[in-house]
Amino acid sequence: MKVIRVEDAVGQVLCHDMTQIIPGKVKDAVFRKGHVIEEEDIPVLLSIGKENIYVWEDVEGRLHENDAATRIKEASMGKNVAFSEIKEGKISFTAEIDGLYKIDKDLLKEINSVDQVIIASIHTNTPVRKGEKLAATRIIPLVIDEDKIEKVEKILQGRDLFEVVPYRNVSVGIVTTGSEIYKGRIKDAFGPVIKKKFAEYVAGEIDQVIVDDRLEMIEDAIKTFLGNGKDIVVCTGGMSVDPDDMTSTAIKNTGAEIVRYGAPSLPGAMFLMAYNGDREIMGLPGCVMYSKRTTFDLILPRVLAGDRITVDDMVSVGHGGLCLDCDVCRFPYCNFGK
Ligand SMILES: Nc1nc2c(c(=O)[nH]1)N[C@H]1C(S)=C(S)[C@@H](COP(=O)(O)OP(=O)(O)OC[C@H]3O[C@@H](n4cnc5c(N)ncnc54)[C@H](O)[C@@H]3O)O[C@H]1N2
Ligand code: MOO
Repeated sequence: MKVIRVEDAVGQVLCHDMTQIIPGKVKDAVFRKGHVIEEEDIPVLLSIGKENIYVWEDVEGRLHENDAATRIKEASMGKNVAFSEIKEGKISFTAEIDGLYKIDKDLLKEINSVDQVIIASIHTNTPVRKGEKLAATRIIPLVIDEDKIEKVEKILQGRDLFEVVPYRNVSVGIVTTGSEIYKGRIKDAFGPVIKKKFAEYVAGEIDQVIVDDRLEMIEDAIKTFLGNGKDIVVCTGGMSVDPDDMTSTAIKNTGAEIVRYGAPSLPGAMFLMAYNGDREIMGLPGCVMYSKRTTFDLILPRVLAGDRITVDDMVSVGHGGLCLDCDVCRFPYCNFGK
């Protein structure tokens, strides 16, 4: 690559996009890579601060930023991810479907540790919609040693860096506990909230029964849903410390495998995660009905994407597990659960 003065550049071919920034108005390439410079371009180039420009000379073992970014893109692409055209040396990745975005954080760090290579991403396990931004890559200099890109390709060989996992079709049973609802003292407000939360991700059949605060009644209702082939059973209320709070014991009494009762995220600390074989049983405390977002919102998209929730998953939500209850909730685009 050779440097020449702009005034001497007529007839030369630009070897990278050239960006004009006018704050609040424009940030775009005024000239694209490959453009042949004409006399009238000279004042424009000077106005964006270019007195000298690079002219491309092919050198063995060195790659142009566009070729390097393209190779990183090819090595890192996972399922259900789309990519943009190259602009100013950058390739962006977007979701091809609604689903759960997953990126291997360790791999990402390994790639970003290769000098002059960057991939920036949103958090792993973020629920995303078709077309939403996921990540972007570029290299830092205009040309890079090819061996750095080969190193990235070697790190990624046979492994997906990121993907969007589709949600599964599920049938759901809601067991709503509470003598006040069972005896008709108040109207159920939990069922509609849970149905709305599922509907954010999947369409599907959701049944509900309302039971009294009695151990056997709750246990039987869970077992009936399981017997009827429900994929997921969600129990609402009765999850904290009152003598009438029976739900966690009733779930245990069904013989379910309890992953964890209690999560380091607020609201939703009294959340319970359990399994009957590969079917989920979740205990939801009263705050899930009342608060904008809770532990349930962190776990639900993962369950729907087919993740088997582990103790490690549950205890890891503590870092970022405090919802700030913002006036305008932007979940999942916030710190909650990250
Ligand atoms: N001393 C303590 N008090 C509380 C604790 C604690 O650890 N120590 N935990 C708190 C947390 S955290 C939560 S969350 C709440 C609620 O826990 P529960 O799951 O036991 O909720 P309930 O007692 O069943 O109900 C609370 C409230 O919500 C109303 N409710 C419940 N279900 C329905 C429904 N289906 N439709 C309409 N309304 C419903 C219920 O009538 C109560 O008013 O406990 C904290 N307290
Ligand atoms: O911790 Mo409760 O289950 O947050 O409101």
